[in-house]
Amino acid sequence: MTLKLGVPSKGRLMEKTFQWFARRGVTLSRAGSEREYAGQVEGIDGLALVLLSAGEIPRELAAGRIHLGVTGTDLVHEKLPRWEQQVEEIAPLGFGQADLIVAVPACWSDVDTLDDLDAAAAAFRARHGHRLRIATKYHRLVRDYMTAHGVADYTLVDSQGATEGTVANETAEAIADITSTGETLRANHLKVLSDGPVLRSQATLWRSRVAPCEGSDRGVLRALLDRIG
Ligand SMILES: Nc1ncnc2c1ncn2[C@@H]1O[C@H](COP(=O)(O)OP(=O)(O)OP(=O)(O)O)[C@@H](O)[C@H]1O
Ligand SMILES: O=P(O)(O)OC[C@H]1O[C@H](OP(=O)(O)OP(=O)(O)O)[C@H](O)[C@@H]1O
Repeated sequence: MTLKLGVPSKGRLMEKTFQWFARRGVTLSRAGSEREYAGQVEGIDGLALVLLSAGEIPRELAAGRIHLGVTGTDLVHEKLPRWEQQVEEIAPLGFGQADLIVAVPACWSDVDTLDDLDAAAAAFRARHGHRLRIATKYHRLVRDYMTAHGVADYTLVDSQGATEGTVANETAEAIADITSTGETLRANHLKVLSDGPVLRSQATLWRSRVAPCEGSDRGVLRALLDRIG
C-alpha cells in the first residue's frame, strides 16, 4: 500500500500547497503536462500524490480513498456532516484565507444585520408572494447559520460559481459566498451584513479517520507528520 495525499489539482491552492510542502522538504509536482492529473512526490518514500478537485477532497477523505488531503475549512464543514467524526485537522496552512459571508444589495439602506434581513424577508414575501432568495453553494452552512440567528423566511437557490452575479441577474436577492479582498462584492454592488461571517476558512491539511493505515503506511504517516510538525 501507499499513503495517499490529495491536493487540489489547479489554481492558487495547488501552487501554495506545493510551496508549503517544499518548505518542509517534501517536493510535490505534476507527473506530466499541465493537463495530466497524476502527481509525483520526492522526499518521503511511500507517499503518493493524488490531484483532485478541491470540492471533492472532503468526500474522498470521508470515503477513506485518500489518507490525507488539503482543502479549505469551508468545503470540509459544508460537505461532511459531523466532520469531526470523519476527518482530523492536522495543520492550518496559513493561506487560502477567506470568509463565508452573507451579502445584500448595497442600495438596501435599511438592511445591515441579520435582524434587518429577517424583517426585509417578511416584507418581501408579503409584497412578492414568494420568499427572498439567497444564492449559495454552501447550503448546509448557510441553513444552520440562519437557523441559529432565527431567520426563517428565505429560500436557498443553488449557485456553483459567479454567485455575486445572481443579484444583478435577478435570480436571487441576496448571496452567501466566500470573500477575500471584497473586490468581487464591490464590483457587483453588494455589501456584507455586519453580524460576522458564517465561517472563517483557510486551506488546511486533514487526515481521514477511516482510511486504513496499517503496516508500512503507519511509518510513512509518522515520517510525514515529523517532517511537517
Ligand atoms: N478569493 C479567494 N481567496 C482565498 N481563498 C479562496 C477564494 N475563493 C475560494 N477560496 C478557497 O479555495 C478553496 C477552493 O475553492 P473553490 O470551491 O472555488 O474551488 P475551485 O477553485 O472552484 O475548484 P474545484 O471546482 O476544482 O473544486 C475553498 O476552500 C475556498 O474557500
Ligand atoms: O473577495 P475576492 O477577493 O473578490 O474573492 C471572492 C471571489 O473568489 C471566489 O471565486 P473564484 O475566483 O474561486 O471563482 P468562482 O466564482 O467560480 O468560485 C469566490 O467565489 C468569490 O467570487
